[in-house]
Amino acid sequence: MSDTKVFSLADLKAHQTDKSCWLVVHGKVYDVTDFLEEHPGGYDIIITSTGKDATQDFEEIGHSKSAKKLLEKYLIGAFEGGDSAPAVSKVPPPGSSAATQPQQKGAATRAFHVVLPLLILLAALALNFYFSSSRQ
Ligand code: HEM
Repeated sequence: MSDTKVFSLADLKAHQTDKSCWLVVHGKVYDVTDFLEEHPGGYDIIITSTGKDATQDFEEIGHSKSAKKLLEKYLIGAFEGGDSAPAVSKVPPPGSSAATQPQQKGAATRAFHVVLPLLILLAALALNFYFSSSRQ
């Protein structure tokens, strides 16, 4: 989006009251004035997280997915300071050991589960053959 408004820390500091309350989470600015009364954690706690980057405060609480979804409703622009805590990618880059190791481990475990019963079966057949031929 080319028409995204970019706000500075000074802009944020001008909106720190229950009359107008802006919040920065992950590099985005939200006008949460209308949400203050609805916030399950209380409105004063949100106000203490204004005028600064609130990403850490927001994440430390362990807000649910629906709380994160709710944020989108109040988006008004981007923070010029960017995202202070970019989300950690859960998808490892291709070729990295983290990407290949679990698969290798899975394959090894599968092979073990197939080969071991076969070995036991072969050993049982060999013993059976040995004893039945030694009886004759
Ligand atoms: C606009 C941004 C925010 C939204 C949309 C939001 C939304 C929510 C929601 C939906 C809950 C209920 C539990 C859950 O679903 O996770 C919650 C709980 C809570 N929030 Fe927020 N929150 C925001 C910002 C903050 C900030 C900046 C703080 C400050 C540290 C905060 C502190 C808390 C606390 C302490 C609770 C727990 C309440 C309890 O369990 O009694 N929230 N929030």
